[in-house]
Amino acid sequence: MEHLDAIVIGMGPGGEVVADRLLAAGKRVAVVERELIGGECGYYACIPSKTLIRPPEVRQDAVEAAALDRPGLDWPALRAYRDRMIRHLDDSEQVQGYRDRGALVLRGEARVVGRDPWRVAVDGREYTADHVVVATGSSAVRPPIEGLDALGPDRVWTNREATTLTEIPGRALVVGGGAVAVELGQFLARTGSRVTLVQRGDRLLGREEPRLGELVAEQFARDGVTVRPGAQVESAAADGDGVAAVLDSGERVTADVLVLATGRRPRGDGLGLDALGVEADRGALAVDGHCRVAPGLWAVGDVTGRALFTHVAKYQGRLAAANILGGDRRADYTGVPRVVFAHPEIAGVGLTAAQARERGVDAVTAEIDLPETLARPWTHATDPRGTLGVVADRDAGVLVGAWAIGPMVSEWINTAALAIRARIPVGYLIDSTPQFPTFNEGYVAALEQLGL
Ligand SMILES: Cc1cc2nc3c(=O)[nH]c(=O)nc-3n(C[C@H](O)[C@H](O)[C@H](O)COP(=O)(O)OP(=O)(O)OC[C@H]3O[C@@H](n4cnc5c(N)ncnc54)[C@H](O)[C@@H]3O)c2cc1C
Ligand SMILES: NC(=O)c1ccc[n+]([C@@H]2O[C@H](COP(=O)([O-])OP(=O)(O)OC[C@H]3O[C@@H](n4cnc5c(N)ncnc54)[C@H](O)[C@@H]3O)[C@@H](O)[C@H]2O)c1
Repeated sequence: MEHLDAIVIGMGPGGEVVADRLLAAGKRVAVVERELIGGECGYYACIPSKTLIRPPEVRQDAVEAAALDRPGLDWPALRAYRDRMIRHLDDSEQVQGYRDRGALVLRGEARVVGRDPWRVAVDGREYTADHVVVATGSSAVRPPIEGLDALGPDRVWTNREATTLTEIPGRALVVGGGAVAVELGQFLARTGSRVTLVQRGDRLLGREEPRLGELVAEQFARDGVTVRPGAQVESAAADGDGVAAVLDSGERVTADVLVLATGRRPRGDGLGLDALGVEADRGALAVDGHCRVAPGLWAVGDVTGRALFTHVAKYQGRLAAANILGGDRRADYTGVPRVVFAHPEIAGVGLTAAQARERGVDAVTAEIDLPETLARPWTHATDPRGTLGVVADRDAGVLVGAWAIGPMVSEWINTAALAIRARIPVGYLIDSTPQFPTFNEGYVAALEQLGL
């Protein structure tokens, strides 16, 4: 039986970072992947969705900038570029790349079949290792909608069918109100689909500051998306080539496709770990601050159930690799930005005001309208919109949360992320000199309003 320094199970962004670092340190590493090296992110999530969103975004920017006409959208050309970005669902170059760097590349479903030492079975063969890293990601949740399972993937899409779509559906019923629903719902609406979004909670992006949900709903109204908050789909059935859904209110909605955007379930069960004394909690493997599950067993990425983002998977990957190599790095999630790549972009970081108060923080908040306060929105667009909110700890004099909707927020939210993580005093932030004219100038204006 072959013995390795480490076996990495699942080669999405989290697994890749661990494997890359251990290989660079000269370790003997096996990587196991049952589908495609690059994971959900590379083929069915972040990369295709951001690639698809970009042309409608540029088109809208052109419409909103002075003196430009509305550019046309060539769907077959966009589809072809998306296919190139997802490597035509072919990872042979990635497989070869890992082999060239000395990795043992195992294609297939891994199961953990023993411990002391850890033993992993793939395709009928077993391997032992000093360290096993579980990086198996998450799957789309299928809510209990009557009749759903009788409908095939041509009528019911998860993120997989949605991000690899070949035609824009005439009508789409999007179920959910999180990042996936907002990004995909707006993309479909802006490429010509008539979109109805059914959301269980009372507002979009329910984990963010409530005000942000209101502003997103206003944007969706401008995009012509029909939003049904506080509603659920009870049943779905075939209707011609499409689907007819009945909501709990009794309303009937027909569409060409029903798009599930109802959350993700970590893939920590089904690996055989429960038989070895390691239980998953609703699919999630609990990790300590070092990303360790048990001695010699590590987990990174969505499977940990902690902030399901690629940047978190990569961060945990860097930590786990450092710790396997003898380091002592502990995770700190206080400044993790949460970006929704809608147009305009949406972001939150740190705590909402309510979360801060629940933790006993004397929270003080401010909100600024970006066009009322700054020059940059007006050099960017003729009828600009955008809002920045900040949440500070009055006693400590530091920022504990921030949220924004506006152009390029995905970039400038990092100013707040760093300030929150490093507990940079608000007075120091106010004394900084963000360049003119930028959206970053908004922080000085918002923080001054706190009156700390
Ligand atoms: C539509 C959509 C858009 C998104 N956009 C963004 C974004 O813009 N930015 C962002 O930060 N996050 C985004 N996310 C979230 C992001 O995709 C995940 O957080 C990220 O993919 C997690 O990486 P991971 O390495 O944990 O797992 P994954 O990317 O899920 O990879 C896990 C891999 O493990 C493999 N695997 C599973 N079980 C086994 C097994 N038993 N044996 C062998 N292999 C196995 C799988 O085949 C897969 O390749 C998006 C998600 C969705 C659904
Ligand atoms: N830009 C990004 O970084 C990005 C983009 C997409 C996804 N992601 C990540 O992927 C993960 C999954 O995203 P998501 O949007 O699928 O999940 P989510 O958990 O963020 O949101 C799920 C939404 O679906 C709603 N919902 C659940 N069941 C429902 C039902 N039966 N009927 C109606 N509504 C229902 C919930 O109320 C919630 O609004 C998230 O953790 C997210 O952070 C990140």
